Amino acid sequence: MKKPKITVIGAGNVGSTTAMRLAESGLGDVVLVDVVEGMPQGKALDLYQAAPVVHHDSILVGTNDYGPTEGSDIVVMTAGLARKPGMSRDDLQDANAKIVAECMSRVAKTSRDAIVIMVTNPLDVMCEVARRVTGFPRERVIGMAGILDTARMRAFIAMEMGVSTESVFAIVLGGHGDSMVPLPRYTTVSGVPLPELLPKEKIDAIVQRTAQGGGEIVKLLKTGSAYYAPAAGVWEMVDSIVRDRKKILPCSVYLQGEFGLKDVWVGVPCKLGASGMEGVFELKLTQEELALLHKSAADVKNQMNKLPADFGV
Ligand SMILES: NC(=O)C1=CN([C@@H]2O[C@H](COP(=O)(O)OP(=O)(O)OC[C@H]3O[C@@H](n4cnc5c(N)ncnc54)[C@H](O)[C@@H]3O)[C@@H](O)[C@H]2O)C=CC1
Ligand SMILES: O=C([O-])CC(=O)C(=O)O
Repeated sequence: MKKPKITVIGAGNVGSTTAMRLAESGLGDVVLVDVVEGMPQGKALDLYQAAPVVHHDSILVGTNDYGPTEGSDIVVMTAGLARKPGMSRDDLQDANAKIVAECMSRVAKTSRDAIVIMVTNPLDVMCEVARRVTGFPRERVIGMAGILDTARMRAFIAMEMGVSTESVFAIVLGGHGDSMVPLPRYTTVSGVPLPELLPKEKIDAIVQRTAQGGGEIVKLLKTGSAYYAPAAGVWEMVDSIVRDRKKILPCSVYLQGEFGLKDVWVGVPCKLGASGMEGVFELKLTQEELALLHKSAADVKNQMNKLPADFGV
């Protein structure tokens, strides 16, 4: 049977770490694309040379053009600028919209049936650029952020309680920005809701640290942003799609009436399977939670409105 072909655009920190996770877990063959001459080729070769030691049969190819990407099943988009201390994700919007538009116009021509997983920031707005440029349906443009945000929340809870991260489940909704909406009511440790386990001040601190989780890493690294946990988030999405696992995962989705929101990208739990985004899982929210989600969606919409009418590609 044919192995899935997965293209990763952008061979920087997130792209190359993602390529490594995908190849080493045998999810498919990987084509790594970047504009820097020799760099994706060098990284792909380096990654492939690990195969005899870590035992995988994935083929890795690096390229500066889209020929080798033709007919990809999945395209992971990581190309673009990363923020530095003092910047917000929205500060990247103008520069990254051009990069995403250019790359997506190539994808639309070479991999017409691909499922696009967007990573480039500002995440939700870049999903809209991809949707408009490719013309792909919402089932095939999906943003990675919610898995990262919930993973951070799970890690902070595990650290606080001294338990395995595996025993912690969390839900974070909303845009991938400061107004994201962690939901303690739906966050559980071994099935027990968080508010029954930790005092309110501790939960509030975890919620705040989660919302600022990306900025915390940027401040520490100084030269760029997180990539190990983001690559893990992409890996989980690809795994659910390639193996048709139908996991419910928080992803940025182009909402069409769910949660009372329309034509806006926000993070919500959705089912990922062989067809891509196979359905939004509409959990019940209190009025207060819904108001926070709508506020976060309004922030994304405000940024979406700043996109040019035409990307010139
Ligand atoms: N959605 C999320 O949760 C996360 C999003 N990000 C975002 O992912 C993006 C990438 O981050 P890093 O990998 O750390 O940055 P990086 O700077 O390490 O890598 C970006 C790569 O994109 C390449 N590139 C630029 N223009 C290109 C083009 N037109 N075609 C192909 N390649 C091109 C660059 O040469 C560079 O190698 C950033 O926008 C960052 O904000 C990062 C972490 C989490
Ligand atoms: O914070 C950033 O700029 C990168 C990102 O989206 C994250 O790590 O959550």
